[in-house]
Amino acid sequence: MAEDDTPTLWEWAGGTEAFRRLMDAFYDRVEQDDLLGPVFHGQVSEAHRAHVTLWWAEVFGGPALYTEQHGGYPEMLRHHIDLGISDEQRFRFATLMSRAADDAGMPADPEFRAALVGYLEWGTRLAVANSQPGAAPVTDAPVPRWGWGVAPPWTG
Ligand code: HEM
Repeated sequence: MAEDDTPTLWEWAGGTEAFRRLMDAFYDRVEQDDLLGPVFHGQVSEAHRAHVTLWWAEVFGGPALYTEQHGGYPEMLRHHIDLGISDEQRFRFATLMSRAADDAGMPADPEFRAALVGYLEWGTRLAVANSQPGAAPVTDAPVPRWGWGVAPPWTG
């Protein structure tokens, strides 16, 4: 729990297992998608699913395992350099992730979903900018930590 007893987004979601379900639901959709499938060469490997799960779990308040075991922010950034992600691909990515949150049974309360799509919007827009040829992104930074923003969980 956070110091003020508000659960982290990671705790609220159900921990790393919940993010793994989200990533599996998302990449299953990506593999079938006309705009995104080709970006991932039609198949998203077990290693990719596992690594991105640890990234999302860390961002949402879980253990810092992407930082400790997978190279942290610089490694995430490196994977996006020169992908040239288009605005349409970004929008599709964000849309499929929202659908995947339903598929995976992520908490559906407005506060959790607002935080989830807030990060999704922020992260995908950075990914587009950083993936353009000639981009000069920040190359070293910590893995971000996302929070509830203005709407903490409603506990009645
Ligand atoms: C919230 C937004 C995003 C997050 C948090 C994210 C996260 C990540 C992470 C952590 C990795 C590295 C996995 C590893 O260490 O093995 C990765 C790789 C990758 N991402 Fe993203 N990503 C985002 C947006 C996007 C978007 C919008 C696209 C394309 C439409 C994209 C395409 C890819 C591809 C193709 C790779 C693998 C590249 C390779 O094999 O080298 N990502 N992503």
